[in-house]
Amino acid sequence: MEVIVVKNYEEMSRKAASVIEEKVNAEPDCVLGLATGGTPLGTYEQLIEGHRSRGIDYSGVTTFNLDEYVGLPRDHSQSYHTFMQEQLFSHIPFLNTYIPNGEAEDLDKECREYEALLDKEGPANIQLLGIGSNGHIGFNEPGASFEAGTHVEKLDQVTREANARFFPSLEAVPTEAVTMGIASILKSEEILLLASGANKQEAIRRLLKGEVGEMFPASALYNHKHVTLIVDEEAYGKGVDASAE
Ligand SMILES: N[C@@H]1[C@@H](O)[C@H](O)[C@@H](COP(=O)(O)O)O[C@@H]1O
Repeated sequence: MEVIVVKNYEEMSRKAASVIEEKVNAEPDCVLGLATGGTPLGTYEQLIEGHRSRGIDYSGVTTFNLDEYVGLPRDHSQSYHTFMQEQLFSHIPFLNTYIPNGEAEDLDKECREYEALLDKEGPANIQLLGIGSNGHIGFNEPGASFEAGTHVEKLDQVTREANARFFPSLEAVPTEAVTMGIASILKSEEILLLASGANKQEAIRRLLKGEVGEMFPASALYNHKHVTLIVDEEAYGKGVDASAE
């Protein structure tokens, strides 16, 4: 895993956007794996800026999102469909954009079909990832199998509490999500993991310890040959030193 420590959120976002733009320029029909949450927002702003001011062209690019809440209507203000529409898709025209359908009647079928679509149109050339404070990636919570493809995951209390800031109450946060599994994520050619802010310091410290196990989902990234962690100083903290306990 290559680790790039940057000054702050803005620098992290610029760096991530430049890696994506380079790929899109080199391979105009590439596939991007996209994430939600606060972490990639700045990256999306940079991509939008690059599209507007430098004409970076996404008309041949296909995107796959990692996850979606189960049971939230697609047009709910906090659905990941709405998030992506507002933060990226309404600003940049892509060829195809795919997000799991959390409203599907048969969720197992939806998961199988999403994985099959990823196999058909993918894999992602670059997969963008954030990290939860408990080490989750996508919505793969501690204990999720490293072998799993797209599946329904029960959300951890920690995750629901972290995401409650976007909902009127904790009770309103969905209890399940459809998520690409660890195995789906590891199919990508290249993975960009972003982390910013002091509240990610503990997760990054644990990641940098390098112990691989299903109780810390992000550690699965050590099983991939091309992962870059772009981390800001606050999230990095003392980095590897802090892990030498
Ligand atoms: N499912 C998403 C993840 O894809 C995201 O990386 C993580 C961190 O979120 P944030 O970037 O807001 O800290 O939690 C969310 O619940």
